[in-house]
Amino acid sequence: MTPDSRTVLVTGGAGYIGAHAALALAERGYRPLVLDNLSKGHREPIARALGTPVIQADTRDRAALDAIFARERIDAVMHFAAFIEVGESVADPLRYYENNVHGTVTLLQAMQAAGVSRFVFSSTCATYGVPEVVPIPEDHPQNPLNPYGRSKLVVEKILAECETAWRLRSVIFRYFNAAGAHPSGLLGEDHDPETHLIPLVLSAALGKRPSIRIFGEDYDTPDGTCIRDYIHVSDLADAHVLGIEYLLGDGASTAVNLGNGRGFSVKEVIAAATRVTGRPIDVEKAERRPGDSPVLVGSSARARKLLGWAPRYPDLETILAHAWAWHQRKA
Ligand SMILES: NC(=O)c1ccc[n+]([C@@H]2O[C@H](COP(=O)([O-])OP(=O)(O)OC[C@H]3O[C@@H](n4cnc5c(N)ncnc54)[C@H](O)[C@@H]3O)[C@@H](O)[C@H]2O)c1
Ligand SMILES: O=c1ccn([C@@H]2O[C@H](COP(=O)(O)OP(=O)(O)O[C@H]3O[C@H](CO)[C@H](O)[C@H](O)[C@H]3O)[C@@H](O)[C@H]2O)c(=O)[nH]1
Repeated sequence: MTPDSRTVLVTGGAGYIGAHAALALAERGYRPLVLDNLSKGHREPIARALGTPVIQADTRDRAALDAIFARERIDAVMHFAAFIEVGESVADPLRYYENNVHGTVTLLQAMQAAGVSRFVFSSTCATYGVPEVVPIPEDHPQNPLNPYGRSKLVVEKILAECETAWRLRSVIFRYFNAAGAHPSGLLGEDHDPETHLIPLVLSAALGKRPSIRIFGEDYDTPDGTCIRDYIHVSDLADAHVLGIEYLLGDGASTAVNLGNGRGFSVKEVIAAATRVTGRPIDVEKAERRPGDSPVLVGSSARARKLLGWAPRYPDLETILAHAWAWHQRKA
């Protein structure tokens, strides 16, 4: 079968990563159906990029999901819809379990009823907690430090149980830190409130906020600030298309890290952003943020070997430059 006869339901497709994945699917000849409750996402950019409307629905609404599965012949589901803020999850854990776990369970129930059995899931490096080895391989123990990470780990376990029970097949992607923007400038990171480091640093460079706060300078890292593995959002999108192809080709369920295998500290990111933007960026010392791991850097050997994935934009300055172009355009 050719990809253009394949329909993929993309939950959370009006959000940052989901929109990039939906566009990548369309570019490879698939038919993405974007579902989003628009609690956080943006209808316009992805509807314009795809030339098709966003289906406004909630993953916790079983009746709405049943109607979609009855109406469309869906071959696979990519599930991005979730709440994503670590700090908020510490303050309000039940909100995270309610959306991220209950929403996924309802979606899986609708899939099971409709006989749809291919599932690509957005998990996170936050499921690993404090790493025992770096770069982190997929078989590393998973001990999340916060309810957000735990909500994703619970879903990972549920997927394995569904495989045993009704042969669900899944690719679990554990992303490291998504960053950057579509090189065309069509899509970018537009969270409200924004909590992620790179967009906040760039908005400080644009003068939209006075400074960037550094959450903790006393970690056991070379410069005392947290280290993360930043991965271009278009590289994540490419991996998702490969994940769908893998499942359509009867690949076995798996969990796959997506990162560049290289870590940058908060201070290094700010320094690189200063070079890329050519603007001064003021910094402010702040307390550690609850739930943060000191270092999260992943090994993506499995993604390369199993899916043939290779990041197109591994360089931090390229990631920042694409994000900067999008932020300037939006400003
Ligand atoms: N951004 C990152 O660095 C990162 C890293 C690892 C994993 N992830 C995961 O990737 C996924 C996408 O993240 P993102 O950065 O694009 O977030 P995002 O907030 O931009 O996108 C999530 C989208 O899901 C929608 N949504 C939320 N709950 C919903 C529900 N119940 N029903 C329907 N739609 C709903 C929101 O409106 C939003 O458009 C999430 O599952 C997140 O946990 C993100
Ligand atoms: O204003 C800020 C914002 C962030 N940081 C620091 O910058 C680093 C990166 O923080 P982000 O908020 O950008 O991203 P996280 O590392 O918290 O990402 C976590 O949340 C993401 C979803 O929001 C993903 O799930 C990801 O896998 C998970 O580790 C952290 O050390 C954080 O403390 C600051 O110092 N100042």
